[in-house]
Amino acid sequence: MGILEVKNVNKRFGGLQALGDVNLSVEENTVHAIIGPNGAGKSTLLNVLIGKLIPDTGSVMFDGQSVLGRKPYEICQMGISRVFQTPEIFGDLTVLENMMIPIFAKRDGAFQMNAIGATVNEKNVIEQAEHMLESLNMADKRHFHSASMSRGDKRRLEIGMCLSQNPRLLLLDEPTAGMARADTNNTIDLLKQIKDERDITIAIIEHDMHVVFSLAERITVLAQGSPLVEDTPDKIKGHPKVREAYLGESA
Ligand SMILES: Nc1ncnc2c1ncn2[C@@H]1O[C@H](COP(=O)(O)OP(=O)(O)OP(=O)(O)O)[C@@H](O)[C@H]1O
Repeated sequence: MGILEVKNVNKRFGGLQALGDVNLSVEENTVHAIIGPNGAGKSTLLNVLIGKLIPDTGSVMFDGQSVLGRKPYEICQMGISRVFQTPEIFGDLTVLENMMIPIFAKRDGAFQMNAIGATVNEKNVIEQAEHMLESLNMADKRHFHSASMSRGDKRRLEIGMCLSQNPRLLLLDEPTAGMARADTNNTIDLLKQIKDERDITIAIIEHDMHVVFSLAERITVLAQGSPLVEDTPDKIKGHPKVREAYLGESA
């Protein structure tokens, strides 16, 4: 039994079957990639996994509890954290201030923007944020204006912000989209480091096959809303059904 269990999930948008009979089991402490051609249903599935979309039928269980219908903070409290396609950081704040946000939110149950302005006496929060930045190799950038950083560094910061909530499951939606190759490779290395250092399960949606094959231990291929194959990277690489589904995309 996986830490994340998706059973018989169907989701229609009007006449379009975006997800059809999706069954997926993600084993604890593995990196599981979900790939598939454009329109295959990957983002729809991710939105179901974080409770944002309620499927027409089926169940999604995380560690034995249903995620369906839960509010974002409840999903977070359950131990699920999501990194979006576009980095969700506050561009006007410094790197350190951004890193303090999830630490405040975890401590206080919610985050008030004015908490950032009243940090003089928040030694503990600052220390935790600095510690996280050190583990991300970003300590020297702590006073940088976040908006001015490279896409790779913004992503690194955002992943760190997720980690400071101690998730058991990290969901990544195309974490290297729009990145230069060097930033992509840095992100791969960061995710490997996180995997080595923590007990964490990572589910990743990704178009870049270099990223997928560098990280994934299991791969589920979605096509037209349904799982086509699920296997190890080696088996997926040469799978005729996968090549057919991609029709010219680099599988
Ligand atoms: N809110 C919505 N309303 C109507 N149709 C939708 C909605 N969201 C997604 N779809 C449709 O559902 C199908 C699956 O979309 P989805 O975005 O999940 O695919 P994807 O695999 O993530 O694609 P991509 O790789 O291009 O991001 C597509 O045909 C899409 O147009």
